[in-house]
Amino acid sequence: MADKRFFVIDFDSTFTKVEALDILSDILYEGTDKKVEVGKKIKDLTDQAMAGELSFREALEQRLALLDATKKDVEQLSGELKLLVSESVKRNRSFFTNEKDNVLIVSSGFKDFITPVVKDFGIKEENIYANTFTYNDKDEVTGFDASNPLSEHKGKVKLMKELALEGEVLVIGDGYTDYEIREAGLAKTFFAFTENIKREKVLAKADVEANSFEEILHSIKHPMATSFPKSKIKVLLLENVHQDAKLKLEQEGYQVELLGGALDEDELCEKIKGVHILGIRSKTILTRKVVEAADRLMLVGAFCIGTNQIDLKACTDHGVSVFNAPFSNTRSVVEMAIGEIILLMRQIPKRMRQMDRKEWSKSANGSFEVRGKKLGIIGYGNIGSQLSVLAEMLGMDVYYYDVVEKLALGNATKLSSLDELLATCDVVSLHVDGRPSNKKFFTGEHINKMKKGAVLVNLARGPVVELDALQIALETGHLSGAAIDVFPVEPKNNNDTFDAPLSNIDNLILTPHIGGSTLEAQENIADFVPGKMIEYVNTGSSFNSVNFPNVQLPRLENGHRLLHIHRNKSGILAQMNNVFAKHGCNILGQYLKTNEEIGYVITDIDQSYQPELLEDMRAIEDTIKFRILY
Ligand SMILES: NC(=O)c1ccc[n+]([C@@H]2O[C@H](COP(=O)([O-])OP(=O)(O)OC[C@H]3O[C@@H](n4cnc5c(N)ncnc54)[C@H](O)[C@@H]3O)[C@@H](O)[C@H]2O)c1
Ligand SMILES: O=C(O)[C@H](O)COP(=O)(O)O
Repeated sequence: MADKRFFVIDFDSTFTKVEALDILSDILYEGTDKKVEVGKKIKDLTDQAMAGELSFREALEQRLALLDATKKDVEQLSGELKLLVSESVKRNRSFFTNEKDNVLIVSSGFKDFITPVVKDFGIKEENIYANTFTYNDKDEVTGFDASNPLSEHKGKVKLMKELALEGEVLVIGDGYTDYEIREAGLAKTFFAFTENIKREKVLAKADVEANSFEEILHSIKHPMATSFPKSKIKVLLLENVHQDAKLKLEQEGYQVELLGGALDEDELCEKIKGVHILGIRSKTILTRKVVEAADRLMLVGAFCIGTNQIDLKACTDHGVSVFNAPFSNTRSVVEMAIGEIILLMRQIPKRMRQMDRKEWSKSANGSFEVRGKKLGIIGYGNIGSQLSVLAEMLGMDVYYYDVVEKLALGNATKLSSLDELLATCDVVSLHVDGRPSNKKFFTGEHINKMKKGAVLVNLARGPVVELDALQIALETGHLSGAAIDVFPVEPKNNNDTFDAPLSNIDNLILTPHIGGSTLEAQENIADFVPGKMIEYVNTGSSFNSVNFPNVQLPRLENGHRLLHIHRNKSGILAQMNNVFAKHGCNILGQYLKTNEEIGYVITDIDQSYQPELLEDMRAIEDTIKFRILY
């Protein structure tokens, strides 16, 4: 029995995020004048007791005297507390189930509301130690069972003495009374739990500060510990990605920093140190130098579609997986393209400028419906093909050109040459991606091949179109209008000024790269990309990664998952399996996928392994990264 380990866990502000009596007071006095006043008194008394400044019994009596509760109110309270369980406790539900014989709830709160909450996590009723209310025949709370040691000053110490647990005792809590167990020599370690509240006086007494459950499991090398506590995972989000992304990642337990604009290379080289997850949009140029300066980076999330701003090869070489949001802003770009096509065909930008100049120009000259006009889409990917569908619904005749075979949607006509598209269409809309070969892809020659009076729309990437040639075509009237949303060089953030490269053109729409800038798109992205990040961290799934072989796996229960990223050379899997054989590991499952550059092996093994196994895995030649998930 000597090596048995017990986890003695506090309830208020540890197992749950809140102090239960504060919530009871809110329930009782909701909508009345007393709510704030009583709430404050209760909170002050709780804080004084937790900090060891007021005897526990006194604080309890004074708090209960302020609360005229009934059994029904207490039931309502446990319902509310079930929704207020600490995030890291929720994340580690399986720990409580697996350790149900060794987890004890020791609380100065009341079993009446604690039991329904913790039982949901598999904690045994006989392992719940707390006070109990007394009720009168009208089910009103009259007080508490004064014979319970937990209602007394130093009650937790008294109880623990009575329990006389044989084995290693770890105490986890946010209050001074939890520390007292350790002080009395009844526990080996006191973890000051700071996920919900940090009490300096308690922290000063802690053996270990833990701001999540993962940190506790990691620090005791518990077999269910993830390789790295989530609360130590640092996330840097740039370019003002939607707040929801920050919240989602914080809820997962990560430390998240969100900055407004992009950073330049040197700034980023500095800032990336210690960062595990980086989130960017289109303005952050992620160079090899930055990737090499990163000492902890395991994944990058592009909170946009394009990934041309990222040195994908450098990321792959360093075992950094890159994810993007391939469809989250597609619809927004398409709606903007449709709107701009209609505005340009009706010469609205020109009419607006005339109005600004106090000119009245009511005329139909040069203004057309889009119905029946020929739209040429260059790049028939997600955006191009979606535009095709919506444009047809407006009655446009759609043609497209793509470097790869693409299914024609609706009645669209595939053209096999770009020249044919340019000679055919009244509107040309560019939706190619930002691959290096598309730099200056649409030259003056292409513009000159467009029909006289046609319009050009570029919502793809700035360097794709030769803007000097476009300026001339618009000045000479060869083209009747253009809409440009993206530019060869764009400011890092909204504080920088911008000298637009095209000027003095009436029928021109210039916008600051806002094709994907709708609240819907940004919310979608803030849900999708963090989801991918969390999945990769939790399961190793690389599905949708733009540079890693795509593997999708469920979470593994009761085993360890090992991730091995290596240069794609022959014989690595055999070497890995030799290591497993040498250490007598039972392989539960193994998945290998490769691309041209790397191999990604996920191996699930049963519970037992020696630390030397990990060293041997890392020592395999051509290993880029190796980590244990859990
Ligand atoms: N303005 C904005 O705010 C905004 C928003 C989202 C996306 N974008 C840009 O739009 C681009 C397209 O997005 P998507 O989701 O449709 O990408 P996608 O990868 O689904 O489609 C791109 C298509 O272009 C084709 N293509 C590439 N080069 C070509 C060429 N030279 N000639 C003909 N076809 C070519 C590809 O084969 C592919 O079918 C993104 O890469 C991004 O650069 C801009
Ligand atoms: O690639 C994209 O999705 C667009 O260019 C949008 O980029 P943004 O997130 O920087 O607006």
